[in-house]
Amino acid sequence: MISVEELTKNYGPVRAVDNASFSVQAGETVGFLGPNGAGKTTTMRIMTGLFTPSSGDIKVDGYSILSNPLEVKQRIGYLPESAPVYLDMTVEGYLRFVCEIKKVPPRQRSEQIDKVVAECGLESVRTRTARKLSKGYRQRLGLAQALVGDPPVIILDEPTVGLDPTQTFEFRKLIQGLKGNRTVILSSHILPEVSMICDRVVIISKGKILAQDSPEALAQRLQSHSEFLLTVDGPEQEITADLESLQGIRDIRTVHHPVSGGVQFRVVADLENDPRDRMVRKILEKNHRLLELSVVTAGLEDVFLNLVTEEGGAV
Ligand SMILES: Nc1ncnc2c1ncn2[C@@H]1O[C@H](COP(=O)(O)OP(=O)(O)OP(=O)(O)O)[C@@H](O)[C@H]1O
Repeated sequence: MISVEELTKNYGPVRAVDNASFSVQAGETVGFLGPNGAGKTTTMRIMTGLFTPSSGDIKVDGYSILSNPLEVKQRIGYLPESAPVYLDMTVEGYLRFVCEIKKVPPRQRSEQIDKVVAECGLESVRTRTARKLSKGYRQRLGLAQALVGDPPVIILDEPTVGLDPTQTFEFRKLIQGLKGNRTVILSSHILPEVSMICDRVVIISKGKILAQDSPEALAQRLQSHSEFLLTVDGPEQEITADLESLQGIRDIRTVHHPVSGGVQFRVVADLENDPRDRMVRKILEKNHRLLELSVVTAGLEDVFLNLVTEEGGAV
């Protein structure tokens, strides 16, 4: 549905986007993740036709932003970083205005407004002026204007910035509700947000695309070792020595002594040499009781930090 092709954008001497390529399938929700100044907003503004690229292209539904900008714009609903809301208009009046500028046929306007009002949970504030809305509701109104005209692609630039925790929770639920027949790109520097909402993540730093995959696959792919938690009812030093004797074990540390008994160990092992069955056998051989064995998985946070702090860490 969206294909970003060798995109570069320079602002004078500053290269904000550097030969970036990635694609988004129809119906996907993709998180565009990167630290401040990474080039997210610039990429999104080019996608929506607000800026022109220095080189490269973006295609939406097969249409090029360079040669068919109107076709592209008709297919995109955009919520910029600060919601483009006229404060003196009522919710309904503003949405009617958006219908006009998006050229929704007059006979379909009331139905369109009802639809986006319901989808964004704005029924209770329909006749209120935007100035009197909370930040959370203003953001909902911003989302509603992006949905007017039923565009197949929705682009959201840092949509939860500035919202309080309850508003953020509610707004994320709304975004999750968009999934399915729409293609959604949302930029964020908040890792849990992206792993919670998105099917796939595109990581950008200093204008370059560093990785793109599902949150789980990225975490797995970039893991350099495996890690386990073992709780065993038995003597701490003997068990440590026994586990250390196994091939592929890099490090063993006692984590704590749980009140329920036993000792909890954190075991780090080579990724390609799964030690689980050998650890279990060793413990049972010595007639100790194995109380628990679990895998510690690396979160997206580790992956992200590894990538953006390592120069040239593309995968
Ligand atoms: N209009 C502009 N003129 C000059 N430089 C700009 C302009 N807009 C952005 N930049 C620079 O381009 C780089 C990328 O900025 P951009 O806003 O695209 O990043 P971002 O990932 O969206 O960051 P943020 O989350 O802070 O908005 C930054 O170095 C920024 O300072």
